[in-house]
Amino acid sequence: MPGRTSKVHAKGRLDKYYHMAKEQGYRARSAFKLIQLNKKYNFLEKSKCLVDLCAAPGGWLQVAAKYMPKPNIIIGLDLVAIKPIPGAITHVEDITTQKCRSTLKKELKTWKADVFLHDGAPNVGVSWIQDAFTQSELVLASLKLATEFLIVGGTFVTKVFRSKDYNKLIWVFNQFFAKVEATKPASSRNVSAEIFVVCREYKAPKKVDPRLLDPKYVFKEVDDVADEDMDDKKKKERQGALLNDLFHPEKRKRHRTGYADGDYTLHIANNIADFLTGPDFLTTLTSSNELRFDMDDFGKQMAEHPITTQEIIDCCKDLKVLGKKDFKDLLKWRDAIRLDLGISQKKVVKEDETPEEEEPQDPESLADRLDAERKVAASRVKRERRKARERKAKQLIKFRLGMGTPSEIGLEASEQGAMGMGMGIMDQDDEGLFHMTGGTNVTSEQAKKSQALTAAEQAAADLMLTSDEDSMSESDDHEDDLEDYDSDADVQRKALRLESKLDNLYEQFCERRIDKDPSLRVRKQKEGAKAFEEWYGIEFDSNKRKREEGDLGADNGDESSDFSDDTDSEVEEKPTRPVKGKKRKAPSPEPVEDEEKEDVAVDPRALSKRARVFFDNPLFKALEQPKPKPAVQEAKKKANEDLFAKEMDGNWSDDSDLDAVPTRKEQKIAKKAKVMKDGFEDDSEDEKETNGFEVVPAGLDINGKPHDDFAITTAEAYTLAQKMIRKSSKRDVVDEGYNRFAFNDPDGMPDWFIDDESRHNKPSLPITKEAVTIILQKQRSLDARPIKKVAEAKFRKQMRTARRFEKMQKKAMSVMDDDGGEMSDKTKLLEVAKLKRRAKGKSDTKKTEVVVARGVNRAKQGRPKGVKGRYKMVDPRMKKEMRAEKRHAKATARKRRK
Ligand SMILES: C[S@@+](CC[C@H](N)C(=O)[O-])C[C@H]1O[C@@H](n2cnc3c(N)ncnc32)[C@H](O)[C@@H]1O
Repeated sequence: MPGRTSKVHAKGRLDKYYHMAKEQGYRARSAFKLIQLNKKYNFLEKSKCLVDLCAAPGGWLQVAAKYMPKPNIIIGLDLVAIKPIPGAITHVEDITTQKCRSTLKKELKTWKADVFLHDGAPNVGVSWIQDAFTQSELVLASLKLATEFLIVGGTFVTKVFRSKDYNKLIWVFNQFFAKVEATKPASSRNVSAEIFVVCREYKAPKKVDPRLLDPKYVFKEVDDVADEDMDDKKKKERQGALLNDLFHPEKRKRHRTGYADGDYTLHIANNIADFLTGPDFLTTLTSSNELRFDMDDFGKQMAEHPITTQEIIDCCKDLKVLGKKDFKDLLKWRDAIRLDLGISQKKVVKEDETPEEEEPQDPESLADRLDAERKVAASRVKRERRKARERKAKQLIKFRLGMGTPSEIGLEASEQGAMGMGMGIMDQDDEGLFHMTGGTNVTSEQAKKSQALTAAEQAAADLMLTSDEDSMSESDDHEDDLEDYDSDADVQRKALRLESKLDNLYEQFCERRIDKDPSLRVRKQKEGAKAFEEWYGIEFDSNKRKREEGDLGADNGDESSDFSDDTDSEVEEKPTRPVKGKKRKAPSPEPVEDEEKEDVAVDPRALSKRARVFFDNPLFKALEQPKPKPAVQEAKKKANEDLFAKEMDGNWSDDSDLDAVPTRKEQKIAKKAKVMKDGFEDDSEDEKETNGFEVVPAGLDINGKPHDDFAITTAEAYTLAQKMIRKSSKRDVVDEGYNRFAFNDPDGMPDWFIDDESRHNKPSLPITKEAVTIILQKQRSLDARPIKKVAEAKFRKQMRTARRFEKMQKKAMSVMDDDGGEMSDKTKLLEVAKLKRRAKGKSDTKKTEVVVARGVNRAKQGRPKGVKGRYKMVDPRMKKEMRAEKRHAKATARKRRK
């Protein structure tokens, strides 16, 4: 059954408790709720007799049978039959009936139960009789049984739902039990409103006030007053509420006075006459399950009345399934019948005399009209708000895409701009470019752009706020107007779409800025961005970017302000951005402009993603470094001249201007002060370059790649990691984590057993072929690498050789520069060749080969056969003696050392 499967999955039923229940043979996952409750309160181990109300399919009964000491009595009751459970007696009973009470009495005889359990929930939608009860009423019914059959000091465990009845129930429990505690076991789903109340130490009062167990009394609303005590206003209100119940069943509040005394368990059938002629026809309509035509002659007449259609008769048979239209038809039919019978006419005559006593002729049409008017007004306001939001967002989008003028963004921008350059934005920026130029040198274009951007970001923020506020206020305004939900959903969907559009634009904005700033990009690559890319591939580019942006934000406060502080404009940010290394100088407006122009000319975003990845290669970094341009130098010179002129004139506008551009000396002093304060030196790019060391940031290895603390080194881990990537398989992994290996209780076990278990009683994790191949490849590539010590030795050797060659070069130079002319050219060459040989580590002294004069060589004159280079002919005796001598010398030396 596909429908059933999807329902099961949609509710997330197949969670770990479901699997655990299956594994451990429990009939329902709810068994773990009782296990967990018992773990906390230990009531099962102490009890001999237990009654489980609403016990099907029997999960709790199984737990009780397992945990209770034997011999015991376990009785389970439910509306549906329970498959036999060893050690438990089960009956099909409705716990709200008298018959159930008798059955229980028969079973228990003179016994009293130690524990009463109740995990009932109304079987919604099964049949009208089961629907008639709410959870709270079931709870009260179970308590009623418990009070009768529970032993003094006994325990009552019940499930309740968090509703307005909750506190009332708790109050009632407190009347019967010394200890009442509400708890939610871990196995109870968080999405469920259920909560379990464990009531201990039953007081067993001699006399029980029946009202304490009467739902009509316990759940009585404070304003539920007897009909006869109601004034006209109250009556009308009540009629309104009843109408609301009829037309909005989804928001129905209970009006319990509609039920007959003590008859709350039954299917309520009323006479049609009550509805047609009774004073409280609305109550009759809302509280009845059926309106019967066969109760008296009047009813039978009405059934045959020409105005009565078959549809009306059918509607009256089951009022609980009727919709709004059916109720309207019923009310109209009632009016028509009343007119025909002359009942209404009489009242109309009365109406003219005393309009105050008027019976609402057509209350539902009045309510409809009011409803409709309210809806029209509300939707008009909503539409206007939505349009305004969309207009604003469109302007913002246009501006972001460079299609609009800043003035379009909002008047606020121009107003802010008009406030003057020396204020607002510039004041936020201590070492700002604007201060340096005294505010007057900033081009109006830049200023506009900066303010417009600020305004744009402000507008975005406003937009979000208003949409939030709106949605909140709307939801407040129309909390009770369910008809409006469609349009609300529309608005929310649109707001979400806009939000995601804005997010995209913001992402693009950040990307463009990263692309514009080569130093930022270079640094990011140093921080191991490349490693990520290699690992995740091109497809993950956008994710990677996001992550990097996040990382940057987290690592560097200045950086983060660059990206997260929306109020900073692009123009302002240039000077505040921490440009590392030599570029960290007080910037001037012109270079910024130049850079921007250049960016416009060659837009890196024009490249495809693949191309961008390619150009991210460090080889291209050098090309990307902006070179100082003559125009920039000109601008700097000009700025300096301005500064000088100002200084000479004593024309500084204020002190902050002086602070804005710290001199080199000031920077040094500030740095020293920082070092003294912090106790360590700032490891900025400046320092790195001047010291000649490259400081590898924490978290990166010597190659600039991030340390991999969570390296996947086994095929199991790889398979697991692969599963964790997908949401569906991830859930399976989590659920599979709870298996028979998860809860091995080692208490009371011998050490050898625990030891053995820990070694062998492990789940064997599945591994995929692919994972094994990958891990093998990884292992092979690791094996192929030289070990660290060998690499170091090789490096040392290379260094030594390099040093020797350096020395040799120096000596060779001095030999060749032999100005005294003592050496001939040939000698010089020989000398240099000797030096070269030495540098290569070859010794000059030639080896003399010892040749034994025996065999073909005996008494041979001249060079023996097969011998090249120096040689010495020796007789065999001599060679042996020489070796013996050496051995002897070695031995004596060893002895002496000892
Ligand atoms: C959540 S199940 C109980 C599960 C049970 N505790 C277990 O572990 O297997 C709720 C049960 O309440 C029963 N129920 C609902 N109304 C009832 C009533 N008036 N009398 C008896 N049982 C009722 C339903 O038939 C249903 O089987």
